[in-house]
Amino acid sequence: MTVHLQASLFDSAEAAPLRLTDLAALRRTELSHGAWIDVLPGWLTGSDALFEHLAAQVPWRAERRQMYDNVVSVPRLLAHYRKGEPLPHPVLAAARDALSAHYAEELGEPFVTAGLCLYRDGRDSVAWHGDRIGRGRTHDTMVAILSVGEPRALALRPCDGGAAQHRFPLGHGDLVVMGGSCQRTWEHAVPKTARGAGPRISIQFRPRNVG
Ligand SMILES: O=C(O)CCC(=O)C(=O)O
Ligand SMILES: [Fe+2]
Repeated sequence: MTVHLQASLFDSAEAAPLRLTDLAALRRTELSHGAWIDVLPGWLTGSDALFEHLAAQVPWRAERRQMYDNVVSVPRLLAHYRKGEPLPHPVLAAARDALSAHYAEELGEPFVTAGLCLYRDGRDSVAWHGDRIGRGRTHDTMVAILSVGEPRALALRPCDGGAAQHRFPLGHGDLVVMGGSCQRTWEHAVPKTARGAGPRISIQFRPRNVG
């Protein structure tokens, strides 16, 4: 499929090299119920080139998905890479390995799978959910998301209906990591938007048996 990305305002004529910056710059926000979120804007520089590569090269498929108790139709395109399966660009393996090293002590295991989602425009979205297939339903874990292309908001809210809500606009190489109890005590979504959003790809790295 062909998706054209509006060049980032900060792009010069010569594309910036693809480079992962230092994860020591991650900033943590504690949520309630033992959930937290780490954010590092612009983790990957030169990310527009990765967007173009992935949009063109990944075997995207449409899907209906079992989410907790419901089957929901998923208005976005998906691809999934299991443990050991080659990823569609070498910088993704470098990203996964850097995350595994950074969180080794706290997580106690490496990130091994990669899920990719392509939101073609503001009509593509994912409804409120937690990543609760497998251990995310019962145990603390982490899901790390690298975003490339045009920013879209990742929204978070507590499952107990509390008023707190967070929205993180994510695109152009930004990193967010959901941790602690986030998958079972909080929900997240990428809401639809009428504001003419351009295409975004998210890459989610997860440990074994978290989906
Ligand atoms: O695209 C995103 O940032 C979120 C994707 C997501 O929550 C999921 O696929 O489970
Ligand atoms: Fe999710």
